[in-house]
Amino acid sequence: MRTTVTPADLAAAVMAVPPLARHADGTFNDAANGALIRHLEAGGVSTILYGGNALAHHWPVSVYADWLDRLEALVEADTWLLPSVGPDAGKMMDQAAVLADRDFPVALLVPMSPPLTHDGMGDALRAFYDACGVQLLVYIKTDGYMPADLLGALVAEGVVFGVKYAVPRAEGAADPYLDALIAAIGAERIISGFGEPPAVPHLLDQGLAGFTAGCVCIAPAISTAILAALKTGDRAEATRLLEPILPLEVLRNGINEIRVLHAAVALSGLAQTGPILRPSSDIPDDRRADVAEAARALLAAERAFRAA
Ligand SMILES: N[C@@H](CC=O)C(=O)O
Repeated sequence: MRTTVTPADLAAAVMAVPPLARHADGTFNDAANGALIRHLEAGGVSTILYGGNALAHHWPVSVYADWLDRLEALVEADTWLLPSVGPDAGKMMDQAAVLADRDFPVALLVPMSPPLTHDGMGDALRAFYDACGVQLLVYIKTDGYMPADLLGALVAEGVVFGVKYAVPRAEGAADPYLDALIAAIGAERIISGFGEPPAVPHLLDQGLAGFTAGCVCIAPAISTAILAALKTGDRAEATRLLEPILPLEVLRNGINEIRVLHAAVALSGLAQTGPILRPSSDIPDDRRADVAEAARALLAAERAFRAA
């Protein structure tokens, strides 16, 4: 596992956000998580975040250290592995105590929810960093979640490494909040945070550094080629490469992105993800065939792409 990173690493690879595989009894499945990690690494993905798609918000603190140690043992030496912390300030401090003895350079802060104030959030993030020395990638899903000037100060202090930005906007709409964040911390510290399709305008029109995605877990080589096309400004090539991903993305958007990805990885045959963490639940039985078809088609496209 990599133990040092710079903002340039946000642009170096797609940040994959995999589901977490567990046995039927809820324990960590080393073989299945390892299989998925090896598929990602073989497809050129060297940045792996256990965040929203792993339902990291709901990991018990009692297993946090064990699960992170198991994940660390599964990745290659040059893979950047990011754990998550939060969403509440108390849980963050329990997690800081675990991270203080480990070598993760950056952790994702999953979105906090009220009651909170912006001053209080800033203090919570500073206390976390003081306790463990791990910088934060702040996950922003709602407009105005954290003021740009506060983020700018936290980056200057070393508390915040960057931002995973996933505020939905209508296609082509102005995004003054993102503009303010870019002005405060620089586009090189901000990645697009909700999959391959929105990454196209985020990277080409707003200059964001890279993107996170879930479908990359099934199609890492295709997703990596999309990042490469976006870095050269080739919108037509990125759009062409997106095509095999879209059927599964449509199902994710229509049902639930996390639950569909969890099922899709299993139904593709890549890794038995097992029971999804509470308080989520499996996809409806009458949608499994659609998800299986889309997942298997995407994996077939990935294999054809690698073979070409
Ligand atoms: N939510 C996005 C990216 C992950 O955070 C996805 O799953 O595609």
